[in-house]
Amino acid sequence: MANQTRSEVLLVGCGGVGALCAYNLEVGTQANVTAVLRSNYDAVDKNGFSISSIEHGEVTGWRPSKITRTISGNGKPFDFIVVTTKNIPDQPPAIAEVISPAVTHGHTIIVLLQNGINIERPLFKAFPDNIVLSGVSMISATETEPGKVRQDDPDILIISPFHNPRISMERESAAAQSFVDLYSASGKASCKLEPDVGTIRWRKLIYNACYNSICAILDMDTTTIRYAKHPVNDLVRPAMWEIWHIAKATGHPLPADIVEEMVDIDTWSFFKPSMAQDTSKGNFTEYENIVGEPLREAQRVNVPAPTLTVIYGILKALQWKVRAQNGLIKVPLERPQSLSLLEDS
Ligand SMILES: NC(=O)C1=CN([C@@H]2O[C@H](COP(=O)(O)OP(=O)(O)OC[C@H]3O[C@@H](n4cnc5c(N)ncnc54)[C@H](OP(=O)(O)O)[C@@H]3O)[C@@H](O)[C@H]2O)C=CC1
Ligand SMILES: CC(C)(CO)C(=O)C(=O)O
Repeated sequence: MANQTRSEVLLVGCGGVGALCAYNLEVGTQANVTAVLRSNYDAVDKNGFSISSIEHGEVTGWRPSKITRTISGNGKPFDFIVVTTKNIPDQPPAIAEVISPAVTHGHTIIVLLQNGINIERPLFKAFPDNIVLSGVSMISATETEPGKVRQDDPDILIISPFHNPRISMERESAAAQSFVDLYSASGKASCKLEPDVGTIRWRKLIYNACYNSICAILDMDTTTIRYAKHPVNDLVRPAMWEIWHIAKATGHPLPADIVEEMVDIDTWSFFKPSMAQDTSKGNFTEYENIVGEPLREAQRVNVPAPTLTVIYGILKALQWKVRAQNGLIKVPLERPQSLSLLEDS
């Protein structure tokens, strides 16, 4: 296909998922990808990406059409902005603020290829006339060192529109289909359109709210935790059932066998879920969208979630610790005059 007919894609967040997404889009030859890099910019600028993928094989020295450190407008407007950063609403800057300079109002389609629920809400608020799509991925991707990315599971991506009442469902579905076509053009990944975004996201949450968070807290991978068995029996499975009940009570019933399916869904490749990769690296985690939002939904519909409540409390404390380690919170050396232990800091 001639270059001028390609879609212009801005990809923000070129870690594990982002690098593989950028590569897959460019292999399909229907997209020009401008990739926004941060900590891995120098490594990729010098040597390109090295990708070890079960679908694309061993790739070395690969660079997207364009790499940049900063986000700005394009000569031509961006048709799609694909967001593959971690989604951390409790830690600025907000995603809407980050992508804002590159969004053409009413034109650019924003694809949130991220885990968690209710992630579309700030985007609807910031860009009321732009279509926002959901991307739910199973891929098991890891950036092992700057610019080096490994893919352990097949790239399965489910695209759905997040329905914005200001925009017609027909336009949203057409936009979703156009992204599916773009992503499928490589002939490698499996990408499909599923209209029911709620069910898709709650289904994925059964895995993420439980394996991601418990592996992060325990600093374990999903293979070792299964060998150990009791963390799965005592923590993962009960937490999964809690998500299942919250999903049902909020109008997203899932089949009962989904829990056992999720308990043993990925290959036994000693993969650390993305949240556990973050705690290992001393990074902030996506605990608010992956555990906090489902818990707030549980409170709204009066469903008990004792396991998730404890998991949330631990993850919140770990986030506080990362803030303190990064100097964002100053811990006084002496006991302050007044310190209420009932108020959050
Ligand atoms: N890993 C996986 O297998 C899967 C992950 N997901 C989800 O996909 C999303 C991405 O995960 P993953 O690829 O693992 O994450 P990574 O941490 O590997 O990559 C995130 C990338 O985003 C970059 N980034 C963060 N903020 C900005 C910013 N403001 N501007 C530019 N770049 C930025 C980071 O840069 P820096 O290094 O500087 O922080 C990093 O390169 C998450 O929501 C995750 O939950 C979903 C399915 C599977
Ligand atoms: C399901 C899994 C493990 C990868 O596909 C994931 O979503 C994550 O690591 O966050």
